[in-house]
Amino acid sequence: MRIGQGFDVHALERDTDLIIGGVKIDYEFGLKGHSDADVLLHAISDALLGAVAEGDIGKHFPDTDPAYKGADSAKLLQEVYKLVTDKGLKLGNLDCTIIAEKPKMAPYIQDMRTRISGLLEVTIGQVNVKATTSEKLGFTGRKEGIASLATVLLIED
Ligand SMILES: Nc1ccn([C@@H]2O[C@H](COP(=O)(O)O)[C@@H](O)[C@H]2O)c(=O)n1
Ligand SMILES: C[C@@]1(CO)OP(=O)(O)OP(=O)(O)OC[C@H]1O
Repeated sequence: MRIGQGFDVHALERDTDLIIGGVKIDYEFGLKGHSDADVLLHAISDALLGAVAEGDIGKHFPDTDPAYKGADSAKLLQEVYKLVTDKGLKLGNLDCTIIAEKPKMAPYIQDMRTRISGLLEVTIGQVNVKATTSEKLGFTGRKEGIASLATVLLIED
């Protein structure tokens, strides 16, 4: 059994798609990044890599590599999960939190759980996604960016 945690932050900018948890969210701002900047899938990827002592996504997919310009973070997550399954492990369960003042994530949470569980080939009951504001405090509270946290438990396959 292995445990891992991940944390990621991306800045908000105008005229960019907002993609979180592999789901496109209707909002006037999106997240800035080298990839599609899916802050939740990045935190989950880092948690999985942490659980198998494989560093972080920056090590596997450097943001200096043009190959990852505009990359689909869903594909990066699947590559990361292959490292996990190649070691004879699989996801036991995943819990994560999105920290965003706006927009409201609640209408998208079920779609995110469906998408993430599909990418990791587990049941929706193994994937929990939560959202919170930071009560208008800090960079998330000022709507300068969005953060995500993830914790995974891996079990023997
Ligand atoms: N971006 C967000 C933030 C929060 N929620 C939901 O609202 C509830 C209350 O949030 P507080 O930060 O005021 O505690 C929270 O539990 C979430 O269900 C959301 O959907 N999107
Ligand atoms: C995902 C990668 C891919 O180049 O780029 P970004 O979208 O900038 O995301 P970040 O979480 O800052 O770092 C990881 C990068 O490797």
